[in-house]
Amino acid sequence: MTDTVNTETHGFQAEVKQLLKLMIHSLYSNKEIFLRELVSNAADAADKLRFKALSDNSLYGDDGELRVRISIDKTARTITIDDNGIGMSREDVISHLGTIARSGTSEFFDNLSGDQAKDSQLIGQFGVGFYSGFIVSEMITVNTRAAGAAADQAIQWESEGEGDYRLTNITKESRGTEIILHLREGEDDLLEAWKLRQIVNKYSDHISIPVEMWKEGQPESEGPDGPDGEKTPAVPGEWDSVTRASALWTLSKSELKDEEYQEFYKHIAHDFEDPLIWSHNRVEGKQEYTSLLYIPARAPFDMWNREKEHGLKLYVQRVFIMDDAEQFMPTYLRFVKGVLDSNDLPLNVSREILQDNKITTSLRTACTKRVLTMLERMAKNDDEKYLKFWNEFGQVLKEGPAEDMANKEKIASLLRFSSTSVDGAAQEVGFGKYIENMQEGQEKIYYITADNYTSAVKSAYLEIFKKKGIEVLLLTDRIDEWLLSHLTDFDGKQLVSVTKGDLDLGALDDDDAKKAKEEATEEFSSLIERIKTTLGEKVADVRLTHRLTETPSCVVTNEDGMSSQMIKLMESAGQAVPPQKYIFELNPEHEMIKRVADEADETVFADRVQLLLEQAQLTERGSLDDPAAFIARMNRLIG
Ligand SMILES: Nc1ncnc2c1ncn2[C@@H]1O[C@H](COP(=O)(O)OP(=O)(O)OP(=O)(O)O)[C@@H](O)[C@H]1O
Repeated sequence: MTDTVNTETHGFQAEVKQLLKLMIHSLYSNKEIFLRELVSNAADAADKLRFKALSDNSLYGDDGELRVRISIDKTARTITIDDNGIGMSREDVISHLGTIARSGTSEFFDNLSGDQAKDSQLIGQFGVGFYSGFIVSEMITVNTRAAGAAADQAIQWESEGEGDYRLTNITKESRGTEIILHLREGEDDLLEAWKLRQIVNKYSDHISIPVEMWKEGQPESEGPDGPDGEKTPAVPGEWDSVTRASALWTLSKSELKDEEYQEFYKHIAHDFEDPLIWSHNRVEGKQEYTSLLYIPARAPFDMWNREKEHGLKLYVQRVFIMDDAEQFMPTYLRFVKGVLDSNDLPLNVSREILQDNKITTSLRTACTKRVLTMLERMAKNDDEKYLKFWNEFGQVLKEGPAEDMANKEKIASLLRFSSTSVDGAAQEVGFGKYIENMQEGQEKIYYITADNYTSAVKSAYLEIFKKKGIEVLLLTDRIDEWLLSHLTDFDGKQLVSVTKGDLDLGALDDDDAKKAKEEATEEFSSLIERIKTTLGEKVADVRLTHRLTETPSCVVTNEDGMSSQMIKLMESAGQAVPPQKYIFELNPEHEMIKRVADEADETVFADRVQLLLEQAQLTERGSLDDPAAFIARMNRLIG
C-alpha cells in the first residue's frame, strides 16, 4: 500500500516537539486517556461528516453507518482505531498533525515550570488530543482518506513523535481515518481486549456513534445431547458495539450517573479535569431544545483573550452543526462549555444566519439564565465550591454588568470582594452578605478601589469606617473601576466610594459627632480661607473632613470625578487623561492641623500646607507632579 518513492519528511513545529516531550513524561501516570482522545476525535470526525452530508448526501457513498472500530494485533503489538468519518486531506494532515494552530500557544509554553505535577495540569488544560497517542506508542501510523476523495488520494502520516513525520501518498479502500499505534515496550497490558473495553466504557460510553470491537466467533460444537445429538451451530465473529452509542444529552437525567456527565464533559471540552458543576435541561413546547451546560473547574490558560473561541457545541435535531457557537453565550460567560441541541433551528444554519435570528436570541437568553441560576444555586448551597469557581472565573464574571443590562442585578449578586470584615485578601463577601451585616441606619454600600489589597486595607480613607465598625468592600482587581462605572447600586442601595465626594454617613453619625463638626467648621473657617489663598489653583476646594482619625489630611475627587485608580488604569493603557484637581480635606482633630493653624510665619505656613497636600496626593496616587519641590520643602522644615 505504501509508495516509498512518494514519501516526504516534514519537521514538527517547535511547539509540537516540546508538547510531545512534556506530555509523555507528565501524563504517563494517566496514560489510558489516549484512547478517550482518539475515540473522541473519531466521533468528532463522524459529526463533521454528518454535517457536510446534509448538503451533499453522496459523501456517505455506500457506507452510511458511522462508527469507530478498535482492534488489536498481538503479534504486531498494535492497536488500531478506525473510523469512517470525514477523514483528512493532505493539507488537513499537515496542519492538524504537525502544528498547533492555536492562539496563545507560545504564552502557554512560557508558563510551564518544569515541575511535572503542575505542568501535567497545564498540559491537560491545553489539550493534547491526538498527540496523546505517543504516551504509549513508539510510532504512530495514520492512514486517512477524506470524504469525497478517491481511493488513491489517501495519505499516510507516520512518526516516532520526535523531530519529524513522514507523509506518503497511499491508496485506501474506505473513507475515514485509521490510527495505528505501535506500542512501546512494556505496554502489553493494552493488547488485552477486556482492558481496552474497560477503558472505552469508562471514558467513552456517551459517544454518539457506536464504538465497536471484534467479537470472536464460535466454531460449531457439540450440542446438549452429546456427540450423536444436534450440533450447536457455529457463530461467526462480528463487530460488536461496546458502548451505549446514544448521545448523552438525549438521555434522561435519571438514567445518567455523575461519572457519565463528567466523562462527557471531558470529551466536549477537551479538558482533563472533572467539571465543577453542570445543568442538563430538556425544554418542550413553544421552543424545543436540550441544553447541557458545564462550568469547568479551572480557567483555561488563555481565558483573558476575549476573542478566543468559545461558546457551545451546536446540534440541530441531533446533527452536529458547529463547535464554539458563541451566539448562545454572552462573552462574560465564555468559560461555559456545553451542548445545545435545538429542534427549531434549520439544519442548514450557518454562523451568519445565527447572528441575526430570533430563535438564537431566545436560546441565548434561556442559556444565560440557566447558567446564572446554576451559579446562584451553587453560591447558596456550597460556599466552598462557589469560591473555587469565583477564584477561577470571578474576574470574567465582573464583565457581566456592563455587557448584560437585563441580568445586571442577578450578576451583581454573584460578585465577591475582599472586605474589611474578613481577614486576608480572599474575595468572599458579596453584596447580599454586606447588606445583611449593615449597621443600624446604614443606607449605602461603601467600597474603596486600590492597586492591591495592602494599599486598600491600609488606606487612610478607611479610618472613620474602622472606628465606627462599618464594613468597606476592598476592590483591587483592574476590572473593578470599569465594573463600577456600570454598577451604581444593588438592591436599591447606592454603591459609594469612600474616596469620592463629601462623605456623608447620614444616620450613622451620632448627634455629638454632628455637633463637633459644626463647631469645627466655625473654628477652622479662617484656616480654610487662608489655605485656599495659599494653594490657589492647585486644588478644586479645601474643606474639613471627618473621614480621617489618624491621618492629618487627604485628597478626594468629586462624586462624578474620575478616581485615581481609574486615572492610573487609563494612563497605563496609554490614554490621555485631563489633569485632575483634587479636593483637599483636613482632619480638624489632628494635632498637625492645629499647629498649622497657629503658624504665623506665612512662608513656613505655605511650606507646611503644601507638604500636607503632597503627602495626601502621594498616598492617593503613589506619585507627585514635582517630587523635587516636595523634597526641597521637606528639607527646609527638617533643616
Ligand atoms: N480521526 C480523525 N478524523 C478526522 N480528523 C481528525 C481525526 N483526528 C484528528 N483529526 C483532526 O486533527 C485535529 C487535531 O486533533 P487533536 O486531537 O490534536 O486536537 P483537537 O481535537 O482539535 O483539540 P484538542 O487538542 O483540544 O483535543 C482535529 O481538530 C481534526 O481536525
